[in-house]
Amino acid sequence: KLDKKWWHDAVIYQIYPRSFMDANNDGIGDLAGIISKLDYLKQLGINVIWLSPVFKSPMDDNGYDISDYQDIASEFGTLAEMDALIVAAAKRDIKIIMDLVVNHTSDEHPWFIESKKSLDNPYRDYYVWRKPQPDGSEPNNFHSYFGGSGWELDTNTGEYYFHQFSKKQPDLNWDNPQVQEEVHNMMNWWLDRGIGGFRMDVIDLIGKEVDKQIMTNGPRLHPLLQQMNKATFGSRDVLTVGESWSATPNIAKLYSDPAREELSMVFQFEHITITFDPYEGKWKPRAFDLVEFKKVISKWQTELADCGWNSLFWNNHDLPRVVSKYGCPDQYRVESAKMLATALHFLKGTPYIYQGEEIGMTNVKFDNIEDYQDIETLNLYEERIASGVSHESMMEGIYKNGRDNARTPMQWNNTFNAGFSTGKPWIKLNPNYVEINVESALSEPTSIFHYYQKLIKLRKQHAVIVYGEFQPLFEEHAQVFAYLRKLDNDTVVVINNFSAQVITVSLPNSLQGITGDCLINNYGPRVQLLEQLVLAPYESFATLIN
Ligand SMILES: O=C(CO[C@H]1O[C@H](CO)[C@@H](O)[C@H](O)[C@H]1O)[C@@H](O)[C@H](O)[C@H](O)CO
Ligand SMILES: [Ca+2]
Repeated sequence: KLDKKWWHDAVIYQIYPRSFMDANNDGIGDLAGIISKLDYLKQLGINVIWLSPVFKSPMDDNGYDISDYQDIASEFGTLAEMDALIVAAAKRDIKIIMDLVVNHTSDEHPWFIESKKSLDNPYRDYYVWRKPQPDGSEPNNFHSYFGGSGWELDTNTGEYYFHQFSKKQPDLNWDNPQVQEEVHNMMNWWLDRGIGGFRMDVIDLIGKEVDKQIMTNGPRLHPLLQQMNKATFGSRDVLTVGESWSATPNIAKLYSDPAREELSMVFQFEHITITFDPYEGKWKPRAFDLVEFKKVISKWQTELADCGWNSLFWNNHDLPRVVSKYGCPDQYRVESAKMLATALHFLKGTPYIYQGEEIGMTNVKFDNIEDYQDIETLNLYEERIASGVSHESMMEGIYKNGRDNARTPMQWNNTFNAGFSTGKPWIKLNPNYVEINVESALSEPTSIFHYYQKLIKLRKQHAVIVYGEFQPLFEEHAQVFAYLRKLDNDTVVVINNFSAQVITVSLPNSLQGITGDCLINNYGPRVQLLEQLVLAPYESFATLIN
């Protein structure tokens, strides 16, 4: 029997601090800006804020390169302001979960500065050092996610250090018990400050065995997480979500089966990677195949039905915006954004909303590569152009899947800089802020914002949405994503037209002619489930029958 957890019916809102709200007008979002928007988030109805990193950092990867885990980056504010945010959020029944980035640190972290001083420095073994090959070359041919080799030579000690991301993000050596203890102490330090849990960055990488080129799901991964659980959050009622691009349903159960005392849930990315080219990855986008997508969703819904727990998300600070990727960002922007929200929020698991998703923000197309700020985009542009890829093809990849699509400033209103800042924003705005912004969304009762607000309310009101069994419908249909959720006498019928065409579907006999309570819809209410359903472009509704 599943023990009920507070986060089973919670809805989480992700904030990318650099782009959310700039209170001191230096062009960079900050903690004071977030505090000034807490009432807006309360109005939306979310229960938890996942805060992307705000720690001291040289910002080589916008904070995912930390130089002090127990202090706040000056551009974001101070520790006192962080404490004030935790208190102000708690006043509104909103918890704050922090981003735990411990697969690697910044190369400006004191641990690394010490580590590279000499071969026998007490911090040497905090990182992964290896001797060069006899010809002086890298220890092996591991390629960094951000381009180039994953090994950087330190001329001073004559050894290479390992980095899966940028060379300013050296990997920590999790085989070292001192490293484990340092991180556990840091985590308890934050938990004692009243945070609601952790989002764990690339957590599937910490069990790596570099010499064997085993990076993900190393044999020590789960023992490390069980130790971490016992030493830190295990005794506290907090939420932990691990980012794991390599997770399969079986692996996700290892992480999130409560009996194993590891994490609450993981972010799995299979519904994302099916849109990437198997060889060239996200830089060569594949056409979206709804049937393939539905198979992935059904698999995760079904396999974690009685063990573990799913996270539900369309986008985040590394991914393109949902309405541009899976919907229609122009003619049917509102209808498709609402459809995509329905399709996700009626699934079983904990939903995540990425800042701006609730007002239907779209991808951006900057004219020049120089307008881009993301280290992954800029490094891979350089590397792929050097390898012969055309500028046009690479820009196409960046327009579709580049990370800066998610990082343009939040659009608060149609005034100067969309009300984000009166200073020069660190990254250009999406020019469509004139029509797509919070102020107009709040003033429009049928806006995407109010639709998300209602979805969040419904999850609190109906246990069938939280705990109901998932049953797919029309699995082979190329345009319609539909399913049932069943709990005791309640059944919710969820129908989504993923296309701009008018689509007619015939409901299964068992559902024909039944009258129910239409919980939500993005066109007119669908009370009676007719034999034939004629769905308008991107039409979406959920009807409760009991
Ligand atoms: O693998 C990660 C992990 O992302 C996490 O780890 C990265 C390193 O900390 C950091 O850059 C990301 O922001 C953080 O979410 C992604 O960056 C991935 O490479 C790619 O962008 C997916 O398309
Ligand atoms: Ca600022």
